[in-house]
Amino acid sequence: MPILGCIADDFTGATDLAAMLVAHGMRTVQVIGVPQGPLPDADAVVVALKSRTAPVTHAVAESLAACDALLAGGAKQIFFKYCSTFDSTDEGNIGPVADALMKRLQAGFAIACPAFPANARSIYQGHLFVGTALLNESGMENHPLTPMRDANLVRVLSRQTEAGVGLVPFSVVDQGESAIRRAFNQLRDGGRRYAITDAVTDEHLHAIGAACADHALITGGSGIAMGLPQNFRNQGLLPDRGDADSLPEAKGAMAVVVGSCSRATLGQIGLARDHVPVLELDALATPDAKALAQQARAWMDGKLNEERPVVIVGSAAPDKVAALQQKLGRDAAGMLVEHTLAAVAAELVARGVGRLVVAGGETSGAVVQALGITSLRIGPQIDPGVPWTYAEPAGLHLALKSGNFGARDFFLKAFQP
Ligand SMILES: Nc1ncnc2c1ncn2[C@@H]1O[C@H](COP(=O)(O)OP(=O)(O)O)[C@@H](O)[C@H]1O
Ligand SMILES: O=C(O)[C@@H](O)C(=O)COP(=O)(O)O
Repeated sequence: MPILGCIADDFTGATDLAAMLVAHGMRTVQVIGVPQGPLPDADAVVVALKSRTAPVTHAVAESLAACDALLAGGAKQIFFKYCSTFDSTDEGNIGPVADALMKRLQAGFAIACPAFPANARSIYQGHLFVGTALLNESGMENHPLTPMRDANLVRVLSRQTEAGVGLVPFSVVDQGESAIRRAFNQLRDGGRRYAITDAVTDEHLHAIGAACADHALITGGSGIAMGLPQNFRNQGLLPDRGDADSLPEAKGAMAVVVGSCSRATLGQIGLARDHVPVLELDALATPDAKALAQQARAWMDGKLNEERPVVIVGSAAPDKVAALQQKLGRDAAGMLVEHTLAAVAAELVARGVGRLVVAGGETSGAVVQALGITSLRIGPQIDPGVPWTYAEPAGLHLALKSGNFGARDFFLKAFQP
């Protein structure tokens, strides 16, 4: 019976969170979509939704259904996982989903903390930084679906909810758990329902996590999850676990499918070009998913093997993305590339690919759905936030890489023994 029930707004985010929980001693299973039957046997269950950019009403309904399934399965605390770069629009979906979960859980108050220092996301005075850059100067201002043009999270979340949003600043967080708890109480007494919590180190995240032990709802990135398992151990709900990340032996040909247009991913494609076969599809020249998938099929002939990966890319630089969006509209442009890459992934697996990396959250959602995957067992991490997983029923080793994550050599490193 799971102790912690998690709802993730995209598939890469779900594996990121699951990897964090596994690394801190919770047996964790990621399920795709709202669970219909009994929950898997695990300490934590992460329900992966594709709700980050869905219409608000759809995102809220799916998240509530996931919450109900997790509560019915015994979860004692609910975690709403969104992106460490707070990916959303002014219409949502972070605020509306958090509001709905808060109401369903009668929580009254919750933190909002996307900080993830291991991946260089920190929050200071309510402002989100990616490395040394403010969020709105980090490349995220060019995200194809959720451009982030304001780094002040109090302001960003306030535009998405009627509820009051406050700040627990660095000076308080740095004092530790008791000071943080007091700040929560003051904000709650002052009528605030959310607290953006500053955090620049893992120690801050552990302290915030400890201060949230009795919260019905936690919202944030995977970083904040690092402090939660200890709460359950303190409560006698979680035994000490040994190795929680073993997977069956990996075999089959290797491939990478890329739909993320983030700076990090564009850099990873650049490095891969010098080492392995890379196909860059041009969605602007051929705005037709079937024709693009056909180009990929023809290209992959004779190239798939177990020695090195092939890389098939739908992504493009910001000017080309903008041109395609102008031509088709933002959502249709995204769907075109997602449909193409989902078909490409299905073809790769049909041709014997047994180790597949997918880059991009929305892209991963499309691929996982096309492959009919229902659950992922979480294995060892390749880089922070990106584990190998074993996908069932496909029996495939799959890594879902957040666009922003991974070192420059990620597409090579992932396949090194
Ligand atoms: N060449 C392109 N033109 C327009 N949109 C694109 C292009 N390549 C990819 N996209 C879309 O951009 C979005 C990237 O989002 P996602 O896969 O979540 O990546 P990230 O993890 O970087 O957020 C997807 O919807 C994808 O289909
Ligand atoms: O929190 C994060 O940064 C990731 O877990 C995440 O949500 C990834 O989203 P994408 O960048 O869309 O892959």
